[in-house]
Amino acid sequence: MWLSSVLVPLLRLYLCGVKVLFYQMFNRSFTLPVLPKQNGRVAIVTGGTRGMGFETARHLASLGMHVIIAGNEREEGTEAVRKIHEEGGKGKAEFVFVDLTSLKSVRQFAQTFRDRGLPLHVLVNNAGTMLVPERQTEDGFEFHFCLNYLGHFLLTNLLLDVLKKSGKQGCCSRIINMSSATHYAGVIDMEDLNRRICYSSHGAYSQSKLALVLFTYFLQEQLTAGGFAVTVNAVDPGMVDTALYNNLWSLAQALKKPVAKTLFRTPAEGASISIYAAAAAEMEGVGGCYLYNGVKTQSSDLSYDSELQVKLWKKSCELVGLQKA
Ligand SMILES: NC(=O)c1ccc[n+]([C@@H]2O[C@H](COP(=O)([O-])OP(=O)(O)OC[C@H]3O[C@@H](n4cnc5c(N)ncnc54)[C@H](O)[C@@H]3O)[C@@H](O)[C@H]2O)c1
Repeated sequence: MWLSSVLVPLLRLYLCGVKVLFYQMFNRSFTLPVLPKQNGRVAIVTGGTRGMGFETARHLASLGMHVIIAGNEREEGTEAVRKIHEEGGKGKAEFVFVDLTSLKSVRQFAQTFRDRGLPLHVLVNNAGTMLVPERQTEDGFEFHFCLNYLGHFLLTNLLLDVLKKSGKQGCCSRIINMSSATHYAGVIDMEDLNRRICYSSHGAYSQSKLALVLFTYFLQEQLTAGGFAVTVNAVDPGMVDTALYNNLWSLAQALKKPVAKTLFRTPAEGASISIYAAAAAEMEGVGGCYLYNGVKTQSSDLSYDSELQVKLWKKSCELVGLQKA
């Protein structure tokens, strides 16, 4: 049991990491095209207080957007807003508290946003954590599963009506789900989504990132079938030097430092894939893609399993108390 539930996910995840680093050794980060101005458009970026989320928020604000940085770190959030305003771009930024590990907090955030009557053109589901020791959220969910996936699943569903109203044919609203190459190592155990039987932080992280891709494809199908002007894409930033790696074991931390300096991408480079999905003219009306290094890329075979997509959607609705589609 330990071998298949702990060691195998660990090896699969590190293998993914090695493959990505090998790619990054020979390929530079893609360059963003010139992006159209986004004046009057509104975006929410979860986890926009630092790392790639901050770079995404900063860039979207520089294009003229009103960016709401949604996060659970008030001081970091205030500082992020200050930095963005200091740059004197055309857009504006503000920080609003949300703790994605709490369904109550997600509901409060969505309600407060809806009460303001603002439109919503871009939702970047970016916040995340990696390799945390076994831990449960206040609602009893496994930590990665809730923060990386389920909290965003609920948030997106609660904001979907606003996104649908804000999107127009030829100018769709856009949802961006931050996945990762680790999703290729992911498996989903529908009977044990919270990983109670035999916990592996590596397996839990990969599962959450695969769940985001399954969610992306299923949601895009629903939106297309309903004729709504909303697109949803999953993005993969490569390996990026951020605080995400703070939970690595000390030996892995020590090994990572020199590698990160030479082979990891900067937060700004990593964020470019989210920015591209959120604002590029080339992405108008394009949804249901897994984007890596600026191009549509094949995701894992499992992510295209339509039965699994439906099962996960239904189970997620049940877990967060939403009506099933
Ligand atoms: N760094 C990489 O190599 C890499 C690779 C692939 C995917 N990703 C994904 O990119 C995303 C951004 O990560 P990053 O690398 O910039 O790391 P980061 O640690 O710098 O940023 C994570 C963000 O999530 C926020 N966050 C954490 N817990 C939260 C909570 N409970 N509620 C709300 N917000 C919370 C943090 O405050 C922070 O703003 C994550 O989803 C991560 O899984 C990162």
